[in-house]
Order: sequence, then C-alpha cells, then structure tokens
Amino acid sequence: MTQQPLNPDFDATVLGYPRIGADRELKKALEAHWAGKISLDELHAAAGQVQLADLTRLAGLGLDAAGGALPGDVAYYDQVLETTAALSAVPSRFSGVIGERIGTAEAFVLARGDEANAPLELTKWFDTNYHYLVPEIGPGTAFVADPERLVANHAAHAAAGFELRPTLVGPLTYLLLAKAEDGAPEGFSPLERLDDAVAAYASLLAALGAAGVKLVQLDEPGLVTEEGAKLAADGSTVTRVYSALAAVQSAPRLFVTSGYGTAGDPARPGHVQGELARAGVAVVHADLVRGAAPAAAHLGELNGATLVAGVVNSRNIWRNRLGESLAALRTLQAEVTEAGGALAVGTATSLQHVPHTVAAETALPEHLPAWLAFADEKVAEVVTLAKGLREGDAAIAAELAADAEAHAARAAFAGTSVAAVRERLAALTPEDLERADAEERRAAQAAALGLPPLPTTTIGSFPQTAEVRKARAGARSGALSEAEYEAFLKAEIERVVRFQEELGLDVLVHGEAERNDMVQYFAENFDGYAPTTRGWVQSYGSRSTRPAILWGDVSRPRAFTVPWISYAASLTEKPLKGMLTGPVTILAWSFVRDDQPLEVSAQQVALALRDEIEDLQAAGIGIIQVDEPALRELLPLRAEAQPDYLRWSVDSFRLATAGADTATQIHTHLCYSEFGEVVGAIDALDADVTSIEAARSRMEVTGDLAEFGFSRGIGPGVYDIHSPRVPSTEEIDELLAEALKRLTPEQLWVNPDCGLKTRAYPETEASLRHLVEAAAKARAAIAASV
Ligand code: MET
Ligand SMILES: [Zn+2]
Repeated sequence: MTQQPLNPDFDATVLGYPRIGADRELKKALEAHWAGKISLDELHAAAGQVQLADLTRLAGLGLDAAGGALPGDVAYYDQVLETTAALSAVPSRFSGVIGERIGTAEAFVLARGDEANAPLELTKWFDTNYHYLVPEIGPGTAFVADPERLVANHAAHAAAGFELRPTLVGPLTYLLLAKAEDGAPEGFSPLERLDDAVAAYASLLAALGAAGVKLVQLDEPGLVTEEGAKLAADGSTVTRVYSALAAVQSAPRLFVTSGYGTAGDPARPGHVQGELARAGVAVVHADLVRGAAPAAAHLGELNGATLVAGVVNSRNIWRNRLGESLAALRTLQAEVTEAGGALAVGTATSLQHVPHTVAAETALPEHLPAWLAFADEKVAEVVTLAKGLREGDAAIAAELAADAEAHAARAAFAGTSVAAVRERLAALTPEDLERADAEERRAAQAAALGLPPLPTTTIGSFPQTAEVRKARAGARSGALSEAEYEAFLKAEIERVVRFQEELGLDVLVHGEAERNDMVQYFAENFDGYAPTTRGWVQSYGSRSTRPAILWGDVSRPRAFTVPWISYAASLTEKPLKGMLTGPVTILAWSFVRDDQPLEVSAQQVALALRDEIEDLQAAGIGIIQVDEPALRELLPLRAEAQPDYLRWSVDSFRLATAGADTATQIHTHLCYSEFGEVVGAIDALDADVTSIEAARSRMEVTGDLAEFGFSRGIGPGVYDIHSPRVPSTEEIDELLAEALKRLTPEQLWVNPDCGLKTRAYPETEASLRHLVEAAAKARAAIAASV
C-alpha cells in the first residue's frame, strides 16, 4: 500500500452542509423574526447556535476542524443572496429602500420584498429542487466588497477552534445566474460586468486574508452549463479571472468547486481543474458522481494543487459503494501524485440537498435505514474513504464489510425486484402509449361532458385551512380515529363542492384536503416507496420539503384516490375532475433509487397511475388530470442529454394515461417553469387539455403553443395564485383577450395558474368570482361575434 502524502490542509471535506438545523431551528428563528417575535440580535444568536451545532457535529464525525476542512457556508436565506450581500450588489429598483450596504435586514427586503417592491425572483439552482434569489445586474450596478459578515462569522468560530473556509458563489457562476435588471439596454448581459465584479471579489479576498482566513471556497458550478463551458476553453475567461484572484496580495488560498456535472467540455474532463491550478488556485474540485473523473492528461497540469475528488453523492440518500469509490480514488491518487498534486476526498456538491441524519428517522421500514446515508452519514463516508486511502483497506475493514453487507442485502431484498412489476413492464408494447385520434376523442368528450365554450375550472387543491391541517395531524397522531377523519374529510369535500357550485365553475374538483403534499401522498400509497418523518431538505428561504424515498419496485396495492374523488362526484351534477400527480413529478420530488435508470422507475410509477386511472374511470369519473409541474425541472442541463430525457418523460406520461377511454378527458397541468423551450414535449404528452402557469408572463406561453400548432385544449392561468392579491375582472378580461389572439375559443379553458392550497378563502373566493365573470363576458362576446 502506498503512503502518499495527502493534502497539506485536509484529506477529507464536504462542500457544504444543510443549513436549516437538525430540527429546522433556523426556519423557526427566521419566521419568528419576520413575525416580529424575535429581534435581529436574537436571530443572529439562534443562527450562530445552529452553525455551532453543525460544526461540532462535523468535527465529531472526523473533519479536520483546524485544517480548513469545515465549510463556512453560512446563509440565512440563500447562498446566492449572501454573495449579493458580500458584493453590495443592490438592484437599482431597491436603491430607494436599501442604502449602499446589504446587511441582514436589507437582505430580507430583497428576499421577501416590501409594500412597493416585489422580491427578487426565485429560480431553481441547477437541476435541483433548491431555489436561489436571482441577482439583478445592470450596467450601473455597484460592486463593493462587504467582508464584514464573512469576517465576523470566521472570527466567531475560530475562537471555538473551528477554522472555517468562508464560502461564496464564484464570480463566473454569480453572473451566469444573474439576470439583466429591468431597464438595462437591450442585449445587456450581466457577464459584461465581470471585471467590476472580480475587482470586488479581489477586495473581499484581501480583507479575508487580512483577517487571518487561510482558505476561501468559491463555488463555480456554472461551469458545467453550456454557457459556462464556453468560459472555460484554454486561455479563457476562467484563466483570466482566477489568475487575477489568485494574485491578490495576502489573499487566502483559493478552493474552487464545480459540481452538478462535468465542468467545461465534457469530452475533456479535468481541463478546467488544470486551468484553475495553472492560474494559481490551490485546491480544485471535480464532481465524480454527475461528472466524469478528470482525465490523467489534464491532471498533469495540477502542479502542486490539491484535487478534491467529489466521489460521495450529495444529491441522493443512498449509502456509498465504498469499495468501488476506493478503487476509483486509488487510480486518481496515483495520477495526481505522479503529477505532483495531492488528492482529498469530498462530496459531489454541497450536502444541502439531503436531510441531516438517518438516525433521526423512526418510522422507516425496518430494512431501509441500513441502505441509506443522509448528510451526517455521508460525512462519515468521506472520512472513511480518506482513511482507507491513507492507511489501506485494513484500516477500514469493518466499514467495508458493513457496506458490502448492506448492498448485498439491498440487492437481494424481495421488494427491490418484484417479478409481477418486471413482467408487466416487459410485456409493454408501443400501442400501450397510444390513445384514439385526438379529433375522435374531442368529439366523444364533447358529447359526454356537454361543456360550454371557455369552460372554467381550478387546478385541484383548495385552501388548506388550519382545520384541515389539524385534522390531518390528528389522524397521524391518533387523536382522530379513522372514522372521525373520514367524516371530517367528507364534510370538507362537500363544503368545497358546494362552494364551487355556488361560484358557478363548470368543472369541479374534490379539493385535495386529504393530501399533505402532492407527491408524498402518492409515496404513502404505493409499494416500494417510504416517506420520511424528519427528512427535511431546504427548498428556498425558510421552506423545506420532505422528499419520500423510492427504494423498490413500485406498484399500487389498492385504489386510494377513488373513494374521495367518487364521493365528491356523487354530490354534484357537474363534471368532477379527478386529480393525480404524474410520474416525472413524483420522481422529481422524491429521492429515487440509484440502481436502475430513472426511465424504469418512471414506467413503474406510470403503471401504478394507469391502474388508478382505470379505477377512477370505472367509478364514473369522466375527466382526470395528471399534474406534471416538474416536467421541465428534470430537463438535463446539457443539450445533448435532453432528447433522451424528453422521450422517456413523455412516454411515461402517455403510459400512465393512454389506458383512458376515448370519452375520458385527460388533463395535465404544468407550472413553476418557463415551458417555451419544451412545447414539443407538451404536445407529445397528448393530453386533451393542458393548464399552464401564464398569468405573470401575460400569456406568453400561448404564443409558443400557437406557433407550434398545438391544437388541443389549453388553460393558460389567468390568476397568479402565488400571492394573496385578487385580480380584477378587467385584468382577467384582458388576459383572455390576449390568449384569444392566438388560441381558438374551442381550445381555451379558464383557470388559475396553479392549485389554491397556499391561499386563504377570502381572496380565493373573490378571485374565482372574477374569473367566472370574465369567462362569462368572453363567452357572450364570442357568441355575439358569430
Ligand atoms: C404544483 S402543481 C399543483 C397541482 C395540484 N393539483 C394542486 O392543485 O395543488
Ligand atoms: Zn401548479
């Protein structure tokens, strides 16, 4: 066994750690502060406690507290916002309310808006379900280094013996993720401001160095995108920027990470790391999970730098295959050492995408915990791998044995591969994805449903009132018996049905009161799926979600939505639309198994949904909506991988829905993204009616769809449900008129942007009244014009 010298600072690290606190303490403190219940000082103290607990845990798990192995990824709301604050990059539209400096209070104004200003836009961070606040950059945006918070955070923990490496989004990624502010000249790109931003980063580094910081982490995952890759050709922008930053007098050493894929040209993995090292960056990182391991040819350029090999998956919750990782690391180590560099073991990205610890889960099926690794278990894996690399297999013999055993048990477990599910998949034929001709369907559905033109409907959920949440919690804790809970839900369904009838909506829904979350509800009712109890993952700001774990072959033991939906239908003469969540969204918002292609898991979920649709139809439900809000979300970052994704994702929707009768109207619903780029896929879903978020973009997507020749039903949202604001009837009139410029009256449906579950009743009632009124006016106008 070779005894190579590893990194002089550390041989194991993680790029970041969940920031919300093991018990979501930061969420509670933030919301208490926003509600005026605790002061800013109390918030800082609470956040400091959370960070101290995290650092103590990380050091306890074996990361070198004094050697720079601990990430200083402090962020109360969002890591991109922290960088905006460190650069004092105040968007012009806030210049009246925010001075030159973005302190914590000012950062919250950017994050949450105020009476006069909408907050910064939230957008998905790469292909994750984390959302960051989009910087708004213009030709005049000031970039002024404000190191105060970073310095204070470093100093606070240095005193306790934790040598943090302050973490910022790197300048290239920061500007790649920014948008041109309103009023910037046509064609302006935030990257035009690169030199000014780099100057501010240089001042930040100088100040951090002066404060005794030894290592700073700059995250550059933007380099894995198509646009970012262009900045990373040899002799490129990457070289220019990082040569400048590495040359800053008395600056700390730099640690530049990528993550979420292969940085730069995917055919030349490692060249960006070589380029960074040549520029003077001391520690570079490569994502070995989503990305490819650096090619030996490029490691030659490392030249004394350290490569952090991101071998532990920080996006899933599965235990690492330690034996395989160790073998890959040994190969890399030989190449890196040969090149005069050093190797350290790390994670593919920050661990912010996984929950704190498996140990907190008390209700998982018995077989599952041993297969899993959340953040803490992943830290332990990184430490174990580094030890194995340093001291040889014998030093980690117990861990290797436990690992082999867990993986063998997982492979052999009955639910991992279920013959009945496999046989059903193997027997599928192309006809299983085909429905009758769209025109034939349209005629059959028109006859069966008898809807007016411009039918009005909602997207499914109605306000989840405190009573609804309380009843659900009561059912979970046992405070409410099964019979009591059922009676409660039936009463709630009846109330929602009567409410919709009174409003005069044309197609009713049951309101989804029984669902805590549109994906978790399905996970709870499918075999092969397990919800967690404490597995919170930050989605944005103080918000977290609790993705369920898809661990085995999926099937549906019994119909579960049918009782509620058919009960709702029994209460009304109007058509009632059944609600399901589609396969892609179910996968996108879960932790999925890593031992088979996503495509196969999608097919299994699709077949389970197909069974539910058959049962809904048999119960007399003539309209069924299968929501796919995450369709765009899983689209791969790299263009070359997109067609294959679009093929299987569309096919999984069709597999779920194509068993429906010709007269059954299949709807889908899309939101949370811009769908302009994927209209071809939306068309290929072959849904009879598609509702899609559109109010904020003023019906923009209707243009894309019309241009594409989309001919089936379409309900562009006319009411933005993301805020309590009530749209006026006139406003909805205008949106409908706008939509009718491009869509035919036979095509157009009238509905809100999305479900109403986060709204309260007063604004919901007022908004839906205006929506029904506007639809009636538009109908009358159409009738008068023929
Ligand atoms: C995020 S899409 C939500 C769709 C779901 N049917 C609802 O109305 O809540
Ligand atoms: Zn939606």
